[in-house]
Amino acid sequence: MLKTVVRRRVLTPVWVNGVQKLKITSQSVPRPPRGLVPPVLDESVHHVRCIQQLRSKDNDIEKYIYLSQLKDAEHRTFYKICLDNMSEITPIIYTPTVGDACLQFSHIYRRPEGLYVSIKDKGSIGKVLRNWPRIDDARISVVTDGSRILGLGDLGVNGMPIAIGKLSLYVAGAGIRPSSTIPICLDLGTNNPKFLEDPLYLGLRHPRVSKEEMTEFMEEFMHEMSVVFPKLLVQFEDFSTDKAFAHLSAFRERYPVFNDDIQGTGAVVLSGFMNAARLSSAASGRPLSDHRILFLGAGSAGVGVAMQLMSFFKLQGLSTEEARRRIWLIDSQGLIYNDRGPMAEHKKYFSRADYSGPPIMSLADIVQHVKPTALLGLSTLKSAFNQSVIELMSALNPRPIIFPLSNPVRLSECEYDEAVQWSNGKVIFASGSPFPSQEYQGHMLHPGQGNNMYIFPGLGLGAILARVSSVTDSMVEASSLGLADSLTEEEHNENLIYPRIERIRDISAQIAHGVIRAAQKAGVDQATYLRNLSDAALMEYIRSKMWKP
Ligand SMILES: O=C([O-])CC(=O)C(=O)O
Ligand SMILES: [Mg+2]
Repeated sequence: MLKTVVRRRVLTPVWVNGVQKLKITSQSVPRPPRGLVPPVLDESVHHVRCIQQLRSKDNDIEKYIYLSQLKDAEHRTFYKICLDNMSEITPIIYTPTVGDACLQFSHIYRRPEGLYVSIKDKGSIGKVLRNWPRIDDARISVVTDGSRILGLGDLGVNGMPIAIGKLSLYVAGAGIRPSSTIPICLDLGTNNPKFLEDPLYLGLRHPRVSKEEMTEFMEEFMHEMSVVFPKLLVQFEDFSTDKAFAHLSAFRERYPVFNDDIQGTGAVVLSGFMNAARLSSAASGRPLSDHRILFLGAGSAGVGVAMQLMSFFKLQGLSTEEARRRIWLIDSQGLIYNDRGPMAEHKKYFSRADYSGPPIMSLADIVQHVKPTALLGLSTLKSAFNQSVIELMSALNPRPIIFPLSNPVRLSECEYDEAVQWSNGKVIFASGSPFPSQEYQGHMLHPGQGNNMYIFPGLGLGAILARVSSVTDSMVEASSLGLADSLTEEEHNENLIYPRIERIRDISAQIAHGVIRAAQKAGVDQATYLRNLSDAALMEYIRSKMWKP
């Protein structure tokens, strides 16, 4: 009789001194009944076959569709090739290509994936949630209402791929079981006229509902989520700024929830900034506490990052007030300062009291006024960091920190090759979406990718394993410190500010470790049996919980 389980040789790519090599390992795999697969179907060869099929597609959206179908048909193969080819595949299943997938979602749609909850379900949301087929397994949900997808604006239910993409990274990057994830798109209407007129649009064909109706809906939704899925962590994603702040503050004390754009982006930038500031201060001789950070963009991500960067200064011994004064924000009306007149609530905290002249509008003029050491972009204003701005930053700083963080690539405030040229190779750079490395005067220079994808898998894993009742600021800060500390000596020697994404599982484990400890300190952990584990035992526990494709 045919054995139903056999051991197979598997080729696994590993990184040795920065070079990818193949390691031969062996693994138990179920064997299908004889005759139902081709005579020679070796798994590791099949992975190579899939990668070849992927590479044969000549545009990225075709690649996205291919990978979606592969995930549906053979999810182990999909996750295996994701993990083995992270830097090639993340730009397809995630930013930037996922942005195009969202824009075209109603046209490229093939099969249902995830859960749709619409305003029509108000009053019976629990019933809809109970239709989910894997209720007991549910551990993590990414929830969007599509109101601000990446930098692309209101995409309504076409925002679903962002929730799907983030959860694929939870599985690949942190080893969350695929069956434990629920992508959720809330359909509260859309104000995007193009979609309202598109006959193929998959969502409700009316404008967004009123604020009151939305608030009632969200109250019911979050309550029912906690009843139907008692072990679920919720990640809010790509809600427009006002909603992002409102929902986070309404629910964060009551349910285990965090906002990826405010807190995840904040944590990833804090982490990269800590490493960038060390490099920059080493060149200028100025103390770390002297950094001055100028933000272009004061939406949920901009203010979220600014809040998180206060920790950087506090870690250097500054008071909260001193830390606040190291940060300047710019919105569409220029530098934000008190005497400018009324402004949105979330901008007030960083509004400057030390300037009272006429509005300063141009970025170059603001740079002259502030004299920042770091310029961060969360504005979705393509090319806002132009040649004169970067030359000015380079004149002010031997190694200027320039982080154009807007997504996707085509909304980036500047491109890496430009920043390298205009700063004569001196720039310390991180962007939200990926850019290729550059050769400059015989040296290879590498951009950082300051994307929340480094943070949320590990933050989520730690929160899930500790069974937290809420996600505290200290847990978010711990995720950031865990990431900053995760660089290997080799990565430091290459002047990287973020680790290589290929090491995402190690990075996520390290982040989860810090997050669990922070949760324990805050007393929000319900898995109290983890408290007694030594650091090494806790690390082993985390690794043992990671699902492997
Ligand atoms: O999804 C990404 O690439 C990062 C992010 O959260 C956003 O831009 O909204
Ligand atoms: Mg986002």
